[in-house]
Amino acid sequence: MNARVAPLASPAAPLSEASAGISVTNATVTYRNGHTALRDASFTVPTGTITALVGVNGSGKSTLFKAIMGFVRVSRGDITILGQPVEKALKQNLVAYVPQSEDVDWNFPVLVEDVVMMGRYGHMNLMRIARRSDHAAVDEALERVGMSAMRKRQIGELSGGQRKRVFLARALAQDGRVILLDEPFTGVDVQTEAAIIELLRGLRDEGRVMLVSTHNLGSVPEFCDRAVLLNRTVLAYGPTRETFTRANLEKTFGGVLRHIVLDTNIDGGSIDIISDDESPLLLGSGAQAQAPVEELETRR
Ligand SMILES: Nc1ncnc2c1ncn2[C@@H]1O[C@H](COP(=O)(O)OP(=O)(O)OP(=O)(O)O)[C@@H](O)[C@H]1O
Repeated sequence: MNARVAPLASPAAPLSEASAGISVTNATVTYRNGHTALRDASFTVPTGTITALVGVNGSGKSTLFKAIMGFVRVSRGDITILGQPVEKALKQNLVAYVPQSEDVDWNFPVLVEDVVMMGRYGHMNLMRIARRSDHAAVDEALERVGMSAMRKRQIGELSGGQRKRVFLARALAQDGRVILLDEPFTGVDVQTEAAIIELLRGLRDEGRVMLVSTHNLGSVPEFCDRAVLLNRTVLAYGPTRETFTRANLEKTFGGVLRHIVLDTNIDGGSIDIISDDESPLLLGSGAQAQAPVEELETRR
């Protein structure tokens, strides 16, 4: 992936007017079957940051994304995006969404470049006739994720990592100032993960707002400034170094988290590994339950 930080074809407007990129206040989401997936959730995601959204399966991560995207309504509480109500922000095309792979119909007969052009729909009129600027944005986005050579391929023919790149390119083409990424690292190799992280860092430097749900605990301290720990409500949020403590992680992941202690035989020391399997988080020898993140080391 070409991870250079380049201006987009249609650069975003200045991003400084609202410091809270996403603000969620006491949000409760109850599905039609009566199941409350999210209760009284509150947190903010500042602009120019990457925030990790971590929690077990079923903790409400996708529900939260759906609420921010206006796909489900909050029955109580409030969500604002760059200071605006969700509906208004969506109308202004402020939010781009990179879905989980499972949420996409990969048999749908569509080319890579068509998927990326979908990111431009909000910029077009009702007839959806692409202008030169739309084609330029698609070209640039494909280039930026290293998928230009595959633009004429059917999406069903792509590997897991390539599929992620295509949907990232769609978000880039949309030029959303807020980007939501649902499990961007699932099913991708280490090299693609590193390239995606590099791309996200570039977007952060442009002042965009990113909320990234991930199971890769090990990579969170590496690239996320902040973290939101979720289990049907927000258990903790704030700078990663303050929230990513063993106590908070254990509260969030409960019995799902594997906690392995390796005896290193070096100075009689040991290494604690906290893992939900994909990318483990290593805690140094003798780490205390409240160890802040600067004591944590990550390794793949
Ligand atoms: N449309 C729906 N109707 C009823 N319940 C739902 C619906 N969608 C999700 N749920 C339930 O809400 C809870 C939260 O689901 P959600 O998909 O938000 O979790 P998640 O944290 O994204 O999980 P995963 O990590 O597996 O993607 C789950 O118990 C799920 O069964």
